[in-house]
Formats: sequence, C-alpha cells, structure tokens
Amino acid sequence: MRLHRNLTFAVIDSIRDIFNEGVYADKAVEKALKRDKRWGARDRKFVAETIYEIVRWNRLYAEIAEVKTPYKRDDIWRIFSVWCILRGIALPDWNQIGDVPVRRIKGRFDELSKIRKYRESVPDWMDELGVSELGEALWSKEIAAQNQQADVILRTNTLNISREMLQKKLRTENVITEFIPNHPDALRLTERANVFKTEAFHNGFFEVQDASSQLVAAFLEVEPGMKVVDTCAGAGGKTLHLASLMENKGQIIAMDIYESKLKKLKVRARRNKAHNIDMRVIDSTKPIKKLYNKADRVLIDAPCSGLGVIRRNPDSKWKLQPEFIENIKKVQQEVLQSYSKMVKSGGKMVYATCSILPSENRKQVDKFLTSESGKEFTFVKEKNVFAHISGFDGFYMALLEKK
Ligand SMILES: C[S@@+](CC[C@H](N)C(=O)[O-])C[C@H]1O[C@@H](n2cnc3c(N)ncnc32)[C@H](O)[C@@H]1O
Repeated sequence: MRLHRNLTFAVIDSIRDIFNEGVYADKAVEKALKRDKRWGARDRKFVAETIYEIVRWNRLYAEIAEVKTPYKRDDIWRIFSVWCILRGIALPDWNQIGDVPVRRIKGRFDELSKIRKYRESVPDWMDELGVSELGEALWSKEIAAQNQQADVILRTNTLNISREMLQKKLRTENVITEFIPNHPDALRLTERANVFKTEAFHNGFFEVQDASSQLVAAFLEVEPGMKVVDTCAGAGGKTLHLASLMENKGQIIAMDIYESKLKKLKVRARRNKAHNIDMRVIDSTKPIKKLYNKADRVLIDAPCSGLGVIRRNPDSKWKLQPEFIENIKKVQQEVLQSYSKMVKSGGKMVYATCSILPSENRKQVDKFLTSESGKEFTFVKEKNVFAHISGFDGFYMALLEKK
C-alpha cells in the first residue's frame, strides 16, 4: 500500500481532534471525509478505517511510541509510524516521519502483547472492572471480540418489503448481503458500502441495526393492536422495529428526555412509513403518570455504559469514566422504578442495555424485583449476548410480567 499525503494528513488531524479536543470518533471521521470531494471509495475507506484503528489501539500504540496525551503533532506522527510498522506498510520519505526504530517497535509490541490491558488497549480501571464483573476468562475473550471491526447489519423494514426482495433490490445497487441465521429480518453486508446512498434506503426498505439490537423489540412479544410505550426511544432504532412487528396497528408511544432525538425519530418514521408512533418528551413526571397501568407493553432500552458496543464506538474506551457508570446505574434503577408503573396488569416489560456488565443488567433487574414496585412483577426470561459468542454487539434483555 502506498500512503497518500492528503489522506494521511486527514487521519493525523482527526486523531488530534479526538484525543486533544474530545471530538467523538464518528464525528471526526464524518468531518475528515468531507475534506475532499474527489476522494474515491478506497480513499474514504483508508481514512475512516485508519482513524478507527488508531483510536482502537491507542493505548498500545502510544505506549510503543512513548507518547502521552495531549499529543503534540510529532507524537501523532510517531503513533502513525507505529501503526504503519505493525501493519507492514512501507513508511514514506516525508519530513514528518523521522527515524523510525523498526526493530524496537516490533520488540515492544511482542512484549506488551503479553499484558491484556496493553494488548487489548483498555484503561486500567476498565480492565479491572471487566475482570471483577465477568472473571478473567470471560472478560479476556469479550474484550478481544470488542476490538474487532463490526459488520454492517441491516434490518428489513417488513412494513414495506420482505427480506428476500430487499436482498434482490440491494444487489441491483451493487450491495451484496447474506442472511443471518436466527435473525429473521437481518441482512449482513458481505463487503462494506455506503448503504445510506441507496434507493432502497430512501424508500424506507431497511434501517442499519446490529443483529443483537434486533433481538430486543422481538423480546417484548408485541402484537398488532397493542398499546406499547418505548420509554428511552432515542432516535428510535427499536421503536421502528416495534412498528414493523405490530404491522402499523395499535399505538406506540415513543418517549425520551431529549426532544432532539425524537425529532430524528420523526424523520425516520416518515421514511419507514410507520404510522402508529406518537412522540412525547419526558420533561416532567406528567407524561409518565398519565400512562400508569395503561400499557400492554413497556420497553426500557436504558441508558448504559455501552460496554457491549465498543466495536462500534472504540473511542468510548477513552471517553468513558467509572463515575459515569456509577451514575448511570442510578438512572437505570430510577427508570425501572418509575416507568414500570405504566405496565397494566397482565402486561409485559423488557429492560435492555447494550452493556455486558451484570451490575447494569441482571443485578438491576433483581434489585427492582425485590423493591416495592417490583413485587408486582415476575421474571419471565433473560438473554445475555456476548460479542465473542454471537459475533454481534454485546446486549442484555430481560422480560418481566406484571401480575
Ligand atoms: C440506549 S439509548 C436508546 C436507543 C434507542 N432505543 C434505539 O434503539 O435507537 C438510551 C436513551 O435513553 C435516553 N434517556 C436517558 N435518560 C433517560 C430518562 N431518565 N428517561 C428516558 N430516557 C432517557 C437517552 O437520551 C437515550 O436516547
């Protein structure tokens, strides 16, 4: 591979923005890709994937390069040189790249690869937390899987098309996909492509949604005609799936504390031709109280650490703080306590997270079940999804029934 100056500069600037300015990696990539309209698909792939790789392996590369944040420009070039050496890419003869000790880099890589927190490039606290929650063996496998690049998975919007027809349509647009066993609406791209540019996307035939995430709405056991509350709907990934499963019949009330997210859902719902969704901002306890004992189904897709989706957000390894996880656990218990009151007698509720930590998952459910409001519920079933077993995002979901 021959390195191109403009592309490499885009990578270097993005790394500076991510680590020195706190910019999210996906936003930095988005900005980098706008730098030059003449870049082709391969150029864009290089820029995006190199940024993500350097973010993913930041601790390991920085340790080998002997640099620390905040990075000076030279430091980032040193990290980039380490990336080149370890990937077997010939270093160009540019001023920015000084003397690179190739043998020392390879030697340090071999040494550091024996220590998990360097090999898997995670902060000390995260490595310790992973071990204390999951044990050495499980954490080692899971964090290794979380460092792999995630596949692009689509969810067929069955309101508008079947999975078979969608696959055919995408093929005519040069997007090749395959079915995924046990995920009835899912298609996996065999090669990465910008699916948002396809006609099929603009026609509302699919959404991009990981296979594990596609299990959540189905776990709620919805039926057409039901009254369903999606309490932490965000931009509506699962709300739209619920609308599909309910064949646009009945009512879905999508809620979130952020109006901006619900506005995005509105746009997506229109494209999906999902007509049974009402949106409500949670700006007081009023919208919740109004629905006490009214819902057949309640989904709590709770805010969480996101430790199950590191493959998609590798910068969360550096942005996440232990204090955030402690705070978010309090929110998880609060939303369980409060939003469960909307379930009617005989109704069901799913509590889900994209975390792999038992303290955010089963332990929250158990705490809820032994509380005053939880006593009205029985535990039906749960699913723990690990990336190293499934090959998809880490997720948790529990189904509870109100007596
Ligand atoms: C895991 S995300 C939801 C993802 C979304 N369900 C989807 O499938 O695309 C969690 C959401 O909870 C929202 N949230 C955070 N605190 C909340 C609260 N107290 N009540 C309701 N929603 C909350 C966040 O704004 C965020 O959109």
